[in-house]
Amino acid sequence: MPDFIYLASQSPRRGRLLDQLGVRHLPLLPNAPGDVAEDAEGLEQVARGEAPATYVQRATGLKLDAAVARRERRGLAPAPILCADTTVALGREILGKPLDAQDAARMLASLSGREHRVLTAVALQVDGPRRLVALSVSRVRFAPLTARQIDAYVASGEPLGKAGAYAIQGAAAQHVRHLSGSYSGVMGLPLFETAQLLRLAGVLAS
Ligand SMILES: Cc1cn([C@H]2C[C@H](O)[C@@H](COP(=O)(O)OP(=O)(O)OP(=O)(O)O)O2)c(=O)[nH]c1=O
Repeated sequence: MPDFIYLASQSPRRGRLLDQLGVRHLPLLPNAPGDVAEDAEGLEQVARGEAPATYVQRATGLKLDAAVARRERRGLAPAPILCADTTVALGREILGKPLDAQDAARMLASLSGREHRVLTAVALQVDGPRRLVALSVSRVRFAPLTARQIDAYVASGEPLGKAGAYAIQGAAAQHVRHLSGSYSGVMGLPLFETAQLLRLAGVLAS
């Protein structure tokens, strides 16, 4: 077993969270110089009527498929590959990353004063076709947000690139009245579940 894994994620937060487990990791990102262009657009679209838990696990599987193909194409060492996907759900409605500031404000208004779920699926490709998967589901309740608070938060730029238009590790923390589940999962990589997968794969000691 190699003494490192590949982390197929552009999210800097996931790398920092994985650091907490003391696992050596190298990035395995699309579109490196001289690489075949990978078209990620459309891969992770929500299917009509698709439940959030189904969607987030499917999206993670697609990310992992693309990463495995990337590792093969580049002729890289066959170390395990880890990837994850995070989505926010209000009932059956999926809130992905906001398209723009207006979309972010709409999402934040819909989260105001209510509880929502944050789902993060993790997938680890081990040897051959073997892959290990886990799903973390957390519940987050926001205090009621005023229009001024929403505008200020959107203007800070923090909502962009975040599922549900907020970052619990950032200024949005002041509006989180209650969390049950996994703080690291809400941030993008649930460390309890991730460590379990890494132990099963023999990357982390049991
Ligand atoms: C709810 C929430 C989400 N997020 C982030 C985690 C994810 O990076 C992002 C959801 O987007 P994802 O599609 O899960 O991940 P990504 O596009 O950032 O990175 P990659 O697909 O390359 O791994 O939202 C926070 O950082 N804090 C939060 O509180």
